[in-house]
Amino acid sequence: MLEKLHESLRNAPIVRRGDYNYFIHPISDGVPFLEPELLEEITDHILEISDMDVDRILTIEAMGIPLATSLSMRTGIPFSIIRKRQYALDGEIVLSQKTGYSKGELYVNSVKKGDRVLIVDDVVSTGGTLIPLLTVLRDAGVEVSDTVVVIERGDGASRLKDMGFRVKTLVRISVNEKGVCIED
Ligand SMILES: O=P(O)(O)OC[C@H]1O[C@H](OP(=O)(O)OP(=O)(O)O)[C@H](O)[C@@H]1O
Ligand code: HPA
Repeated sequence: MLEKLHESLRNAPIVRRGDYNYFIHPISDGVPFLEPELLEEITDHILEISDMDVDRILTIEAMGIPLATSLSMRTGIPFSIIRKRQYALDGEIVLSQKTGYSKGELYVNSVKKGDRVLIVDDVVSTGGTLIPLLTVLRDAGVEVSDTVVVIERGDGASRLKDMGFRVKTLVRISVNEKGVCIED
């Protein structure tokens, strides 16, 4: 199960981003290239474990986009991209994101109180993206059916769980300067 994902993670190169050992992988970076068979394996798995009874799929620029596109095409459910650029449309929700190597603002459009959404993203690491996102959505009265993330590293997912946010991940890894280890 998830053989292509596991194999490709074992071969992922590492680069330093400040103090952070950053793995480079087709799903999290789109480089060197993303094979459709890998995207299909992941899409099938997400569809098996997720509650897709939603109005919309929400994903985060940039590397949630291939995942959301694939899920949308398989289910017919529209998707909306949480952007790093402001549109200033009515109802736009702003939040601050901080990862292990970057920080900035994110802008959520097209959700309102009572909407039901599935959230999908490529990686959860520190939780500095999903914690503020799930908090603002909860405060806005948006119902999240599931939050599904392909690759889990670090303590972000357990911090989310401690805060009462449920997150499903497909694989848990650890990363050091030599490479990636699959944890489960
Ligand atoms: O748990 P965290 O520490 O917040 O890390 C996870 C976030 O980091 C990456 O986003 P990034 O902002 O690098 O955008 P990208 O998709 O353009 O690479 C990834 O896509 C997640 O959204
Ligand atoms: O190490 C990483 N690699 C790719 N994307 C990421 N998003 C958070 N951490 C990482």
